[in-house]
Amino acid sequence: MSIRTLEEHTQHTKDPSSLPAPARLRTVPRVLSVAGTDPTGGAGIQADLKSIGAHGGYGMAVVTSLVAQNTRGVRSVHTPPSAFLEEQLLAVSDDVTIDAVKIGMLGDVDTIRTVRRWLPRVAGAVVVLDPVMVATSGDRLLAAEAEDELRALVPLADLVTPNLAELAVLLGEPVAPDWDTALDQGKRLAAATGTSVLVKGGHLVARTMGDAEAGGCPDALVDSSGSVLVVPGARVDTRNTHGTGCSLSAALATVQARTGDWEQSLVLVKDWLRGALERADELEVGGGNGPIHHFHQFSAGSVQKVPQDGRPFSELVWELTSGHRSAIETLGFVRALGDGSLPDGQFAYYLAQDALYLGEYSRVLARASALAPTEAEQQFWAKSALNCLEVESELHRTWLAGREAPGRQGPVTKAYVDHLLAASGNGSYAVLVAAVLPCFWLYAHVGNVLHAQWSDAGADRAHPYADWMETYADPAFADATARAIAYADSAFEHASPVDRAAMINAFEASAWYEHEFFDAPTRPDLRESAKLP
Ligand SMILES: Nc1ncnc2c1ncn2[C@@H]1O[C@H](COP(=O)(O)OP(=O)(O)O)[C@@H](O)[C@H]1O
Ligand SMILES: Cc1ncc(COP(=O)(O)OP(=O)(O)O)c(N)n1
Repeated sequence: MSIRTLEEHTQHTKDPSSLPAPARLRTVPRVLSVAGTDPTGGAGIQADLKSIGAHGGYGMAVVTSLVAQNTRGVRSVHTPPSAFLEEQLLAVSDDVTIDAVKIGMLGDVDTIRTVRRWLPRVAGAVVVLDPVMVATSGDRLLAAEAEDELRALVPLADLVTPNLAELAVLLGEPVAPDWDTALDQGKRLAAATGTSVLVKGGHLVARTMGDAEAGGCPDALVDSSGSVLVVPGARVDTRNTHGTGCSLSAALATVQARTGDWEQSLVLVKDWLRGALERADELEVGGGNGPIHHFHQFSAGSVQKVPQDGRPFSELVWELTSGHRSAIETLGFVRALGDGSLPDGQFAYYLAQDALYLGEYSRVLARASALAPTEAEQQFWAKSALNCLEVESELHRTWLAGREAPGRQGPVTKAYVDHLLAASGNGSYAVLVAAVLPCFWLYAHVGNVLHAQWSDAGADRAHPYADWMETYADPAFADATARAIAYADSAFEHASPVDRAAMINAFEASAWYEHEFFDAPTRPDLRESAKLP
């Protein structure tokens, strides 16, 4: 087969402006990875295709370089003539409407120029550029003389996802020694190029993080106006991180093409990446830095967690989370709430966080209403969403009026809300209902336990938190909780094995966040980080 150049080819095709504009949002986006290879499947094109598939996209691939590498390092690189790269690119774009492009390893100047000339053909597609320069093993994947050319490509992308070393090279500066400097570099790169930058915390050690991120692994979306949106994440203790950057950027391109919302996309992808890192060690691939588990949520390990004994979902998860329940009941905050000795400052922090939480929870419930399979369920979740907003404004009108309260989400609130948003972006009604259920159920449970203790002790009206206990021990709330449980049970009954496993995970994670949420007010470090700067 002959290899035509882009210029020659142009004479044989329609004017690009006459091509139909790609659909901006697609349930199954068509995502093209333009990248190098990794025969062990952990990075490059192979990782991208898994990542795209794991996020519900249709994956396609154009190879820039063939890389003889494994989990221990790179042995050699073979780059086909750039005319052949053009031929591959055109073969795809002449035939397929591309919703998103992820660009990874480009290798040399010719390759970058070829991709650059081709990019206008996919105008309208989401473009994520992972400016691959050096592998974890330390091997170069971009010729030093190609750095300027790569820099010039950045303005053509919607999002660029450099790691700290790559961020430094793009700016021509030393590598950021801490998170604040990295954010500052991200802002300057975004301002200079007009392209949003994802600043990644993967290569920062804990001591270089600010208080709010200590011990974690945050990423931040920085746009050209200088706005910074930090998405926190837990740091997973594993050496199997090969290909995290490739996988993250391909996943982001896919989810963005489906949702059109960068923040939501990052929240969802980070949640997935955490699971992929947590389960990476199970794969046992190679003797070096092994790959992450792209399909952790579909794997036998997850599905095997679901008992096949026909028990309803509610029975299963109530048993699985009994540890969280007993821990919540013995928390200093909950005991002091019950006996009335809770300091007002801690209660005010808790209520202010609750109000911030409810505003977001309401959105997530509205999404459950949108996905609901029956009209009764649709109505129930919509009414619950409205009720949250009413409770939120009531909190501001009564308890929070005149109290000094934090103005922004504390780390636990943010992480909990992010988890719910990720469940809501997942697209499965069953998983979303499982994720929202602990907020009903554990509140009703704690409310009942404390209310019973208070009643047994004579129901003293002077108890400072009597109203709070009455709210959550209220029969109407118990009724709403029972309905939420019944809907979750029914969703579980009709769910696929994969969704059943995901439901259990979603419920367990929310129960864990409920536990942390009740504990947060007693922790001065967390209270401090929720104060407005
Ligand atoms: N140990 C870890 N635990 C959790 N997330 C991690 C870990 N290492 C990297 N990440 C995440 O993986 C993604 C890739 O980050 P990074 O390792 O900085 O990039 P690269 O793979 O390009 O070098 C980021 O979202 C980062 O936060
Ligand atoms: C072909 C190819 N592309 C990119 C990389 C680097 O991958 P990255 O996601 O940055 O992860 P590390 O492997 O460097 O952690 C690669 N190795 N090969």
